[in-house]
Amino acid sequence: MKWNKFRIKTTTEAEDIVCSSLMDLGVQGVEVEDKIPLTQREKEQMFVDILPEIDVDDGVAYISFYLEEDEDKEKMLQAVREELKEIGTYVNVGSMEIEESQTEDVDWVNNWKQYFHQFTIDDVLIIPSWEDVQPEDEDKMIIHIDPGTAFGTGMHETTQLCIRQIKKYVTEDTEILDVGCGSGILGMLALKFGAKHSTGTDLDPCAIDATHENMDVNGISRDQYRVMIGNIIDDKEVQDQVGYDRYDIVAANILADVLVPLTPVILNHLKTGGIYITSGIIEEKEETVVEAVKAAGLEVLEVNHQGEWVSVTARKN
Ligand SMILES: C[S@@+](CC[C@H](N)C(=O)[O-])C[C@H]1O[C@@H](n2cnc3c(N)ncnc32)[C@H](O)[C@@H]1O
Repeated sequence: MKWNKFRIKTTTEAEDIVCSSLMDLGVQGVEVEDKIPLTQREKEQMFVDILPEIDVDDGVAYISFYLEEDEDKEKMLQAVREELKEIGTYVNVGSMEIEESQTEDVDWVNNWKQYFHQFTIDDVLIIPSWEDVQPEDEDKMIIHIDPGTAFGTGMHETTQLCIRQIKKYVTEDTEILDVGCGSGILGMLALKFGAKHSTGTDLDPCAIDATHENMDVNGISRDQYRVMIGNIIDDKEVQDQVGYDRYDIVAANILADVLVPLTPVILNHLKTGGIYITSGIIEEKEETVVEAVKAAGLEVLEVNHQGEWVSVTARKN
């Protein structure tokens, strides 16, 4: 199916109002281009630590929306222009030029599948639902994952670093806390490696459905895990729900800037002798995290590397 794309030139001041007006007019989704730097929270959720240099914010924003080829574009454009004019009575909406173009005839829903194929992490095979297990892989631990909205297919180096450490330290008595669980992959693998129970937390509400879906397709029942949304760093309710002095392993594959304030908090949730597995650390931030782990009173056991990424494993003595 072909789509008509409309790109409105406006201002950063007006972008939120323009987006919400477009949604009110029935547009399914919008794309925003501007030069406003990401906030700390946006960086944490998008898992970007070091950003490319961007030009200074010039106050210009472009907002794009799409209409199916057979939709009445003239009617929509007229409604959009009227809305922009109305918004322009109380905020600077800029030039309001609308560029029009047509996108490729692409199957957007399924096109990404060509980029996600089965792969192995040591003796674990991660395989999407549309592929078959090859005979030579039948002896591997088989994990079904379809990439979804939450982070964590297992392809990222930081996830792989965590998986190896979890496998090393897990026992049949392990209670694991997976902070920043995303797709639920770390807690799920801990359970597959034999752990007793997993608790996942994330800031991103998509993590709930993603974790349930992945646990379901991999045959893990709901009494083996729980998942909750909220920030364990400063939300006492989340901390209480997670529980204190309870975990044999805490895994946190999050950015270094989050691990620094997270680490002293995690100390309260780990049992004495419990293992803290961190990753998501870009090489340049290795020392920062090692220092934060030591400052919290944990003993650093291992520092592992894969590509430009680092994982620090420590113990609460
Ligand atoms: C790199 S992903 C890790 C996903 C998965 N655990 C994995 O290893 O592939 C980091 C996740 O941490 C979440 N996150 C960031 N800050 C957080 C916080 N303070 N508490 C809980 N989750 C957080 C993000 O929303 C994101 O889902």
